[in-house]
Amino acid sequence: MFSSFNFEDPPPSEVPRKVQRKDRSVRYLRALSAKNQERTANEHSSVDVAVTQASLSVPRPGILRLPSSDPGEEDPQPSTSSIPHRPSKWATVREKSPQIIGGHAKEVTFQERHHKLDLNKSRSTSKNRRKSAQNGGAEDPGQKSFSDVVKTAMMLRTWISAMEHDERESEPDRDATTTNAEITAADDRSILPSPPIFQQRQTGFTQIKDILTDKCRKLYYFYVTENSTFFYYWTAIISIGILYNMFAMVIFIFDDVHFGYFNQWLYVNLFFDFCFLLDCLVGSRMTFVSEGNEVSQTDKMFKNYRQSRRCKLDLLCLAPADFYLFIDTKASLVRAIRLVKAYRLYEFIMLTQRRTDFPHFMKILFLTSSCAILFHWNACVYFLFSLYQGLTEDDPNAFGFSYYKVFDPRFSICDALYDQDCYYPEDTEVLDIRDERPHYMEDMYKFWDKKFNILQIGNFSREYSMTIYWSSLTITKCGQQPWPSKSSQNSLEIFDTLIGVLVFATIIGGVGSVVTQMSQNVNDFREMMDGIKFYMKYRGVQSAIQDRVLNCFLYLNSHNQLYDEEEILSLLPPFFQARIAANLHQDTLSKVSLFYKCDQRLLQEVVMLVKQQVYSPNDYLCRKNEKAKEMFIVKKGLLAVIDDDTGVELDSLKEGHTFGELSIVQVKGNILGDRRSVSLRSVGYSDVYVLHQDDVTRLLQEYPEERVRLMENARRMLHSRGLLETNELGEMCETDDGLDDEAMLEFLSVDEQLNRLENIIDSIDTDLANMITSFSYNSVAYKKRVTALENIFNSNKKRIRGDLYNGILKTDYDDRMMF
Ligand SMILES: Nc1ncnc2c1ncn2[C@@H]1O[C@@H]2COP(=O)(O)O[C@H]2[C@H]1O
Repeated sequence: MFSSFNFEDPPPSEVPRKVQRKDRSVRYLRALSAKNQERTANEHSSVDVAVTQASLSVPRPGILRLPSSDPGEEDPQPSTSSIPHRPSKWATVREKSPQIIGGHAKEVTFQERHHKLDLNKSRSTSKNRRKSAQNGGAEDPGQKSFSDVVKTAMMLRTWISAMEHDERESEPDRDATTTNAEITAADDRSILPSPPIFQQRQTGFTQIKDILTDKCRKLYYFYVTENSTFFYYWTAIISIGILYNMFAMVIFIFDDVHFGYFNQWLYVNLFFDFCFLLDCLVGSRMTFVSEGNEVSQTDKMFKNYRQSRRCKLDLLCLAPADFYLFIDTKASLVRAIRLVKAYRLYEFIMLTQRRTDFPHFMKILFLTSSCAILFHWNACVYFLFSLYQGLTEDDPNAFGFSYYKVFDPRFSICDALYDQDCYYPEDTEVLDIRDERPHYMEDMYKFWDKKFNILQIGNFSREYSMTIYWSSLTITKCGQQPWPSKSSQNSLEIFDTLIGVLVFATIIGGVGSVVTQMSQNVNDFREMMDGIKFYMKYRGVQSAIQDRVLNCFLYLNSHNQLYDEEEILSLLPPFFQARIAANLHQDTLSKVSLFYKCDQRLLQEVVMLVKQQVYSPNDYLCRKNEKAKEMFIVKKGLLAVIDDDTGVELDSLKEGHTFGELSIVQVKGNILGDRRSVSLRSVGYSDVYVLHQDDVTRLLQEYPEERVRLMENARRMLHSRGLLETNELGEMCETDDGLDDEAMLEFLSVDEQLNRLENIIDSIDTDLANMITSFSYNSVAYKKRVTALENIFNSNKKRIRGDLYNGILKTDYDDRMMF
């Protein structure tokens, strides 16, 4: 009989929360298994079932307990789960297949490699059972055939699959802090089945259904963060929609455009309106920060959006103003309502500036775009005004638009290079445009007659080119326009001038500041260079050295290395400084043998101590026998290892190489002492990261255990290179970290030093106490002895005196006076 199911838990750290939630069915099974075990224990059912351990394919890795063929065999891992569960399909299954409940358990893993073994085992178990039956053993009433158990197992497998599938579909409450990526990863892990033992054949329909369900679930819980790439590109699409509206809604005042493209305009409008509608959805799924946490819960995001100003603007933007176009098709300006979404354009500009590597270029692009839109709107306003005033056909001096002012372009057909007739004898004197222009034009016509082709352009081109020309000249206050002669014309001119002054001043100011910023670096560099040049000249530095200094300076500037990296990094919170430093150096440093098996926390702090240095061609990083105080990591460039004694180049060090690592710790017994073994020279310009011994020493005070490990590593490295003093047997000498007491103190932190002092004082205290105790003990003992002697003396005083007088007792001096 099946007694229990037990799915082994994966280690907690590896179990995603979602998976745990999803495993309700499994937990339920565990609970059941616990119950069943209890029941089994009570009933002591000895019903045995032919074991088949094959073919239970559960859609997650785990261990399933199947009935043991051996009733006496103990369950190695009794189920202990007591998680509450809902009575569900399992109960039904249990009722339907009572023969499999109860009995002793046997553990099998659901791995294919066990499959064969288990089958063999089951076969042998069946044989045994048959044998025992032949031997007269009464067959258990609950015993079923092999095929029965397989069928039951199949049924269970299908049931478990269904349960998991249901759970996935119903998607329990989601954690607010779970991100999209996490969901996907967790889902993938939880959905991925363990290698199936029974090949489950899914129909195409089921597969499509599964995929669709998964997609729908992801869509339902979809959310965006302000800094995500998706949000950026989506904002770009919305911004295009806004720009399109800004441009198109005014251009439809031109008849040619209106009659030619009205329907297309409506379709494009519909498309962008749909985008704006979707943007409301995106807005309602935007995460926000509350009490320092990023909230990504669907209902909270929606509530936040509903209460925001963004929502109001979005809804206002969607006002169906376009319906008015059914009444008046010329009222294209009704779409001005869509401009309330201009805040999204601003967001796009901000996001772009945050992301771009060319901030100055982007600034200028945005400014010129604003100029273009301003000119465009102004041109349309001017044309509307002209329409309102009435278009003139032949008045060149009219304030408003006149077709007379714009000719179709004419192209000469004669060869201007060789044909003398192709030159119109231009009058170099300044013409009085009002009086002489008609004659001048007449002359020109005569001269060019039959010498040109006319390019016929449409009305719209003539209208737009003339109006945009007027607009740009007026806004930039260049003038050269027919002057206004009516109050309305004056008003337009004044209005335009005001706009021009304000907006154009802003734009020009913006461009100015961009240009200033762009040239600031150059100016700073020039200033520095001049200062250095002046100093070297003033102090009379050799010209060769001057050249080297200036070349190095130019190199640093061209490689953007004149910035003080520490100063830039100091603007960041320490956490990010550490992350950046770790990103730059941790990989390299973790490969250094000296840091072998070192605590990662120490390494994380060590990377923060790394500093950058640049060396010019032929500069020495270190010379042989000089005191070694730092280790190096080559970031860029090539270094030559030179033996100064012979002048031979021994080796070269390239990008990523580390050297001199033993200089950052002082090892007792180092044959070289703290001296460099070779010289290192920079071949060209080299960027090198440096780690100073003092910094590391200070840091190691906080990590006494790591210090010991570092010392051990260093000793081993020195030993392998034959640079460590050894005993007669060639073994490393035992050492107390390679340091005498005084040197040792240097490595200790203040706390450690205090502890050390405390210990010393304690031991002195103990010694003193011992001495006092022994002194008191001895003094009592001596007192007793003296008293005993006195007593002896007193009792024998007469005899002693007699002996003294008789000369029997002799002393060195005369003690007779004592008596
Ligand atoms: N032949 C060599 N090839 C490459 N590197 C070397 C060679 N000899 C020494 N070094 C490294 O160059 C470093 C120079 O300073 P150190 O003697 O402190 O430690 C030395 C080694 O790390």
